[in-house]
Amino acid sequence: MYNKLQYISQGNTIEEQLYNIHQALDAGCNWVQMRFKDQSFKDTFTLAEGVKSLCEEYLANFIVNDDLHLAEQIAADGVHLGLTDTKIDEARAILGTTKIIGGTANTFEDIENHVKNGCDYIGLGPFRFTATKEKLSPILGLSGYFDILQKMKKNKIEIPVYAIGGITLRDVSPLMETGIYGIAISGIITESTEKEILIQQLNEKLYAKAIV
Ligand SMILES: Cc1ncc(COP(=O)(O)OP(=O)(O)O)c(N)n1
Ligand SMILES: Cc1nc(C(=O)O)sc1CCOP(=O)(O)O
Ligand SMILES: [Mg+2]
Repeated sequence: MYNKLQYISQGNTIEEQLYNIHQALDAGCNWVQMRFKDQSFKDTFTLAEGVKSLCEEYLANFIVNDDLHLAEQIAADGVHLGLTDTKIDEARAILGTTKIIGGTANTFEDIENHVKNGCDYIGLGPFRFTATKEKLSPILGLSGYFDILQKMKKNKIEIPVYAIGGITLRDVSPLMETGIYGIAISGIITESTEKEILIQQLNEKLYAKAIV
């Protein structure tokens, strides 16, 4: 099954991205989503080659944000697609069944559609305001997650759901109580000066039920 913690990369240059990803891998992350917005294809491709080899070295999963064709070309482990990116069923037709396809959702209906179209996991957000992403969908808060996860249970919809958006360490346990599978984090991991401790603490909370 998938790791419960996905690190979403940050950095304005190839060097910053590689540094941040390397640090996250060194600190124990083993799932990286490369998110490098508004860059040339050449730079994005160069970065993807570097991230791929780092993730191979650390035996980590490597998925690409937005760019299905780059994910295919670089033979990444998969791609994460938003509501306005390539459609999930089109991506599935191109990538086949062995690759991971994640889809963004903000509502129960988004999740229903993604599941019908062959999505592997859902990134459900935003939990709260975050400066990491522009043009956020409506904020869900804890009650939004609770309501959507209850509706999924009632309708027997089973797919790993990752909470995303402004998540901090203290949010993890209450979020897990709503029935989500894991979390996707960018800011607090990138900015942490004690990444190894932070990732250990995040994992303790994420896997608390699994260990008991
Ligand atoms: C795990 C995860 N969930 C949601 C998103 C957001 O994707 P998207 O809506 O396409 O926004 P951008 O990341 O492309 O700005 C994500 N990237 N990862
Ligand atoms: C990339 C992204 N997508 C979101 C969504 O709600 O779909 S929120 C978000 C940013 C996640 O980064 P941070 O942990 O720094 O808030
Ligand atoms: Mg996107």
